[in-house]
Amino acid sequence: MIADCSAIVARGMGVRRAGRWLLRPADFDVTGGVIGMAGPPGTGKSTLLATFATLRRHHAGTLGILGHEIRSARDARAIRSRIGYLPADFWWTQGFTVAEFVAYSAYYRRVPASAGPAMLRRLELADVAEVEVALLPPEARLRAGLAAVCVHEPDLVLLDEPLTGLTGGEADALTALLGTVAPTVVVTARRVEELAGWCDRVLVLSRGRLTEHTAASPVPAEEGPARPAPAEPAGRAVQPVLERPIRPAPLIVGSGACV
Ligand SMILES: Nc1ncnc2c1ncn2[C@@H]1O[C@H](COP(=O)(O)OP(=O)(O)OP(=O)(O)O)[C@@H](O)[C@H]1O
Repeated sequence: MIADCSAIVARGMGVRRAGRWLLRPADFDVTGGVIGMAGPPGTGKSTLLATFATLRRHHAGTLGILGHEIRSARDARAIRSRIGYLPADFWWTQGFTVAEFVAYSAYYRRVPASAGPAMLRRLELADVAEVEVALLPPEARLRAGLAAVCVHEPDLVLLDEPLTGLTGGEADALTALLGTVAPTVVVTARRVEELAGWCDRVLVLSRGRLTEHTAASPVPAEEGPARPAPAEPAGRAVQPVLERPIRPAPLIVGSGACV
């Protein structure tokens, strides 16, 4: 058990894939609010998000999610009921209607069936409840995905590139919504510009380093998958600067998980 109620606590935590560090061992905390994580394609945003979702293991250091240190599959199972994770493509839902998709998620999450319709109303999806997810425009489709991953009222929501494919107006409407779905929301995007201005913090993942974006930060260059990481960090590395609180005490501590 990690004696820290931050949503995400990493200490010397590193993630590898395909023989390279996507995140070199680093210390950082994510305490609440909407946190953006930007990075060029192939830098590892999706892999890191899946690691926070406890679907992938980390390869160095310790990782605490919502007060639980993730050391085993058992630890992961214990905390997954408090996480909502929406991958960039949720193609397996395409044959479902919106109501079926959210109802199935409620069943899978073991919450009362009434939670589904309530979430549809909350995300203004009642009018399209009987429409197949595949037939929805991108913005409504994303709201359907949000409804499904938030039906159990998670404490931590992880969204992989939710704004991709949306118009500026659609993205604006959604960004206002995203801050309301959970105490802590992590959102990825390819470009910092998609996140700056509405996220409480923006982190940049580039060449194995996670840095905090500031107005003075350089925009990360495009990065190919095979390019080796440099020996020294190019920006302001997050070790150990990611402790800036975003919103005062936003975490809802459920299940007695934080001690
Ligand atoms: N199926 C796979 N098998 C092996 N290696 C993979 C696979 N998918 C990704 N990788 C490796 O992991 C790296 C990070 O991929 P990941 O999808 O996490 O990056 P990303 O930043 O989310 O990219 P994108 O924005 O394109 O989704 C890739 O550059 C690649 O080296």
